[in-house]
Amino acid sequence: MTLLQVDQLSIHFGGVKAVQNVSFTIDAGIVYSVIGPNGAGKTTLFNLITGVYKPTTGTIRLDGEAIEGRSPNELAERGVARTFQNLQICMNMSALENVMVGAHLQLDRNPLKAALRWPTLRQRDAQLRQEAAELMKFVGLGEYVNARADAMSYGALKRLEISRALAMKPRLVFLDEPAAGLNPTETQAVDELVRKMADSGVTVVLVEHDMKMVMNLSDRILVLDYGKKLAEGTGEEIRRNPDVIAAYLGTH
Ligand SMILES: Nc1ncnc2c1ncn2[C@@H]1O[C@H](COP(=O)(O)OP(=O)(O)OP(=O)(O)O)[C@@H](O)[C@H]1O
Repeated sequence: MTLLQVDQLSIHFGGVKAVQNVSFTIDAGIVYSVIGPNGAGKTTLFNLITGVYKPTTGTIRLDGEAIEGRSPNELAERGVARTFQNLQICMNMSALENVMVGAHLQLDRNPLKAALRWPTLRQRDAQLRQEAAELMKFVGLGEYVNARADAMSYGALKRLEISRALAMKPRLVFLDEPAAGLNPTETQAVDELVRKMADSGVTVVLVEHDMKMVMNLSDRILVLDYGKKLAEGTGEEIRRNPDVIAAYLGTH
């Protein structure tokens, strides 16, 4: 079943055509990777789909509903979450509080409903804490439940950011270079976590330069080059595609 459908998506920054007429679909429950050389438009594509940028042209449909141009908050309410290439963790908060920031997006925004709910707010807070602690265990950070964020290693913080995205109970999660800067052991932990997320029913879209990880995890791969779609297919199809090989070896 198609979860995300992107049609003829483009964005121009002045004269720079960062994404040009890119179309693809993502089925629910899969791991879908976006790869391409530096500057190919991968992060810009994430920013378009997650509401950070408005497209110049094109449509994005989530479960058939047009979502292009919607704000990140509106998209979060529809089950779209993401992590960033550069860590977006509040270092002066505890690890658990960072995860709860994600969970709070789930609370009612309607003030009347929130007021009616008031007597149970404490209970709700306790429940969110419990859920955040469980999510930290899910991503392999059980030992850090009572830690401050600034006491955690970079590898642990990358997984903390993933657990915060999961706290929004998303259907679709965008991970922008979750293994960047990690050592092989930490990379392996992220690799296993992405698989676990997909197995739990979350659709994962990955931008990652670690090709071993991409080939190991991806059900399908989209290759961008100079903002355009160069190829799309299974890992095996992408590995054998002469255009992809040329783009990566810089022979065109
Ligand atoms: N806000 C912006 N204003 C102007 N140009 C931008 C903006 N964002 C991205 N670009 C340009 O769009 C192009 C694509 O950039 P993008 O960061 O999406 O590439 P990428 O594939 O994610 O690269 P990398 O692998 O290095 O992270 C680049 O030429 C970049 O300079």
